[in-house]
Amino acid sequence: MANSLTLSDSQSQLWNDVVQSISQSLSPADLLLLPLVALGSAYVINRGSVFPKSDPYRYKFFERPQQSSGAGVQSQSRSRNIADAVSQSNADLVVFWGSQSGTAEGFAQRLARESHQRFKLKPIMADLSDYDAESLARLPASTLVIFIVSTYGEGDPSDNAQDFVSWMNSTAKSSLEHVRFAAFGCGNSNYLYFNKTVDEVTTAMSKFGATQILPTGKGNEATRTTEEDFMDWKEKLFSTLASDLGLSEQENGYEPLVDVVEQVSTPSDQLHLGRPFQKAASKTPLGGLGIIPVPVISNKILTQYVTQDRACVEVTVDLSAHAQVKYKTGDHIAVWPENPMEEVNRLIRILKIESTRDTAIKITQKSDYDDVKVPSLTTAEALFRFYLEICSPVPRETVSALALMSPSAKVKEALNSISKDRDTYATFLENYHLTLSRLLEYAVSLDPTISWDSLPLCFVIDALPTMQPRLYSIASSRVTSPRAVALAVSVKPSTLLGNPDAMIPGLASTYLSTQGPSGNSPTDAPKLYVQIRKSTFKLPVNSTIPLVMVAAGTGIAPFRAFLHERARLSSVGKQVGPMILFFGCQNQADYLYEEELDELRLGQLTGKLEVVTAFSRAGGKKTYVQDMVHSRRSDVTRMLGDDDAAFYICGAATMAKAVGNVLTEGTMEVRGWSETEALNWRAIRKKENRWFEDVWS
Ligand SMILES: Cc1cc2nc3c(=O)[nH]c(=O)nc-3n(C[C@H](O)[C@H](O)[C@H](O)COP(=O)(O)O)c2cc1C
Repeated sequence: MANSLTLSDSQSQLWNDVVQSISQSLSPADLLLLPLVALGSAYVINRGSVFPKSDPYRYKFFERPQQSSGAGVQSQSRSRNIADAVSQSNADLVVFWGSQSGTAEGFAQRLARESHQRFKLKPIMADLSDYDAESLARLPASTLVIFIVSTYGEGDPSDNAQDFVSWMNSTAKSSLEHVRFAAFGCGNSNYLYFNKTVDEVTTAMSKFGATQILPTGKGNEATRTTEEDFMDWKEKLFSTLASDLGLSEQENGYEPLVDVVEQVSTPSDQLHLGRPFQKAASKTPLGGLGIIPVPVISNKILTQYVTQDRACVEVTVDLSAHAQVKYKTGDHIAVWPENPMEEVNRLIRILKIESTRDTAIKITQKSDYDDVKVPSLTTAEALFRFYLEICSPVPRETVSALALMSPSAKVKEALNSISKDRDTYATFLENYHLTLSRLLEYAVSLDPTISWDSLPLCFVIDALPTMQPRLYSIASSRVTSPRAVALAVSVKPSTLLGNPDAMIPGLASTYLSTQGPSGNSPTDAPKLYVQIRKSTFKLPVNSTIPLVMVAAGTGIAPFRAFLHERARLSSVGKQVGPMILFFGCQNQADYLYEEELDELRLGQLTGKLEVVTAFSRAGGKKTYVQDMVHSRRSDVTRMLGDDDAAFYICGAATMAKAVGNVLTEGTMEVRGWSETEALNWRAIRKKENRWFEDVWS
């Protein structure tokens, strides 16, 4: 079994080591080293079995984000005709968004706000699932339409864009000659179908006769340039509006989106102090498939590499108090992390709001095109701890916006200088982990006479993204562990390009690695807010179907669950089909669940399970999991083709792409097929539920 050291000794030690090594490299006077002490980063969580954004299959089986966020509730009373919405609010710009995990939605909000501030346009934000696609044809000719859409799964739209895109793809004719549009996509070039959704939308709009006013913009997460790609495209859009459409730009100052008012005598039971927030009234009931607080019943280290400051932990939560919440083997679990108190305090300190950190505040939306993104009533401390991503690096736009609010000319000049263009800011970020609090501290370091005590809280709320849940593949099987849900978490700080010694712990992985039962009573156990998310990554119902499984790192999680399930079936006399598991690790010490896999291989699954390992950093020749799949291509092709085996892959998108390529080449070689035939075969296997991917960026 895996090493079951308790949290309080070895995990604390690991993090003490991390923190110590951070502080050793800090010179107190040197704010240039601020990033070394940064805690949390959105992109660090891209590692391990975390989906930083979302999982590929959620849209197929689960509620749509606009439903869970409550927008669907509103839409019941709203017309589904976009032309009605435009005329009701007298809008001249519609910003349609399709987003799985908030990026495209956030961009849509920013675009709507800026179009109003810079051109006095009247925008409306439109969730693509709230309107009937046919109603586009009824839009007044003067309306400008913008699409901001992301791509998920394997070239699929986000779940709220599903119906819209299906309509576009299946409709032969629609009269949109009077519509002018522009489109931006959020994607990742590590996936086979890069930004497919925005391409589909653009093609369909053009096919229906609409006029595209500027080339489609594409954000690429693989190069970590999504933000800058959006800003470039947005500037082009605004200059097109100015030049081609004759709109004139207004004087541009900061206009808050929300109002924040103190409500001193509010009883604390009326405050939002931790429960995850869903915009407006949620359709998802608590319990059922809703968000539930669950105790952590175990937290153990699966592997630990002190020299590399990384570890892999297994966190198990208990669903017992929620009888109605069930999961299936292969499902995902969403976890809402909390920002570390050091970071919360840091932001409170630099804003000089220590004395009002616990004061009740009411937050209301000022614009009429969106709902308020954080809960109200709440407190500043709760906002920073639970509801806003205060640990992620700030986009360049925030630096420019802060320059406008700057209390001194010197600071204004410095902030404008680092944010003046994409390259300058990128170079700056190579050496700084620039969270909002660090940006404010950096400004003070440039001019110690300034204070940020007059920076309004509404600016902070506007500037920071809302806290997003992180998704993990469940590592336990419902059959063997129906109430205890395990997840494997890779805890690995990221570094800065210009400062490889800097270590920036991931937000959710650090949070999870430090949540463990501390006392003897289960009531002492810390609680996590979680939600079970259904996935299509499922075992075949027929247990005799052979399996080919490919995993790297914590991508082993769902396969551990699969194997436990098949072992149980075998132990009760059911026939199980042969299985081969390809598992890529850095080295032997990184071989997660090794003892368990050996026990299964030599015990209940004797003669049924083969485990093929690939060690990429074991010394000598680097072997990756795709190399092992390649070396066994004739067996794999035979199993997938002749034996009708189901194929599964779980891990990073780059690995999945490499394995996919190797398999395509292998099939071409073994079967004598062309590349097109091999790719068609893969698509057919997918349709037949014999090809499954659980992949993250
Ligand atoms: C599970 C998963 C699947 C994805 N699939 C694709 C894909 O097929 N093509 C692509 O270009 N990007 C893909 N991406 C990248 C997303 O489009 C990217 O993260 C985007 O910024 C998300 O935007 P959103 O938060 O608005 O949904 C995928 C990301 C995840 C997490």
